[in-house]
Amino acid sequence: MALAAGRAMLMRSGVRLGTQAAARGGNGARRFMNHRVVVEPNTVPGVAVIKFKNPPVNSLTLEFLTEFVICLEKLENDKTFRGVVLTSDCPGIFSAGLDLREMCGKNPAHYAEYWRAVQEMWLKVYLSNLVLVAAINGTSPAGGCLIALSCDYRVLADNPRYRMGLNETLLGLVVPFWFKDTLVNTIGHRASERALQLGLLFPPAEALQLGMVDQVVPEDQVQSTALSVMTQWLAIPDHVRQLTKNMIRKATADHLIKHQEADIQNFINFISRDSIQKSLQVYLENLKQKKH
Ligand SMILES: CCCCCCCCCCCCC/C=C/C(=O)SCCNC(=O)CCNC(=O)[C@H](O)C(C)(C)COP(=O)(O)OP(=O)(O)OC[C@H]1O[C@@H](n2cnc3c(N)ncnc32)[C@H](O)[C@@H]1OP(=O)(O)O
Repeated sequence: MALAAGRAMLMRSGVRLGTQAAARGGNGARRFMNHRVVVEPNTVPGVAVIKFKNPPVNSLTLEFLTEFVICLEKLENDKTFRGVVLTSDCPGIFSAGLDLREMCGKNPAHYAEYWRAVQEMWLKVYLSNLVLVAAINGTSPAGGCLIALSCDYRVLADNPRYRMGLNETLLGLVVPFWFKDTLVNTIGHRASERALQLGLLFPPAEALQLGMVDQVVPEDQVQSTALSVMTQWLAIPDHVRQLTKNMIRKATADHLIKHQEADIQNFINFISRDSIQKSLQVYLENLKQKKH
């Protein structure tokens, strides 16, 4: 998505770009702040840390997706940066996945706009020229898991309460083919068959065993580990690493690019069904009621 299109989408969504601020931290480093995504240059040269800050659960709203894509585009266009660590500012939650309210009780035009934003976010992350390392410091179901799976490397906090996986079937949803492809590319065909049909959410030890994450470390070491892993990836010259990444990922991304409009139409048709709307409402209601 072109930056201009993203800005237009932000405007349509009622988000004022004027609220974005550039400040200087104690070490003089620039720190870009949006509403929902905070970008901090870190102590490792050439590396930024993106923190998701969309409380309470970092759900992927249209506004969040737009800000996230714009942040990544800015970092890609700024040649000072070669790598980005993705992490969360919301305690215990990396991301709760797609925002269910964006898919519930809205009209087809909204569903189309939302789904395009989800697609564009995935393409941006999956094909990024930057090295992306996910520092997963919380639970990451469905769309949250997709973001992590689309990075080049995943470090997960060793907390048995944190779960990770594509749980769409538990919500009465069919997993989109490109979510499925991303998982298959990471953990293989057989493990994906089981994980996707049963909508399994895995605790850290199982996620590591499956290859869904590359490392599990104590919670207070997630970001520092991600940054030290980054150093290893940045030792490789950018152009050869980028060409290699593209060679491996292009076919998967091209599959969506080729069918992008049909995928949007399938999403609208599917999500607009009465039965699906009802399942989503019940799921949201259950989330609310579990508190009482
Ligand atoms: C013919 C076939 C064709 C096929 C075509 C295919 C088309 C494609 C179909 C559609 C595909 C859609 C793919 C979907 C992907 C997704 O990502 S769906 C979202 C999945 N996410 C979840 O299941 C997570 C749900 N949330 C939780 O489990 C918990 O909230 C949590 C993350 C574990 C955190 O728990 P806790 O800290 O206890 O907080 P809560 O009290 O539960 O939540 C706080 C408030 O946040 C609200 N909320 C939570 N998650 C979401 C969300 N994803 N979206 C929106 N809102 C969310 C929750 O309701 C609480 O709200 P309040 O009660 O108002 O405070």
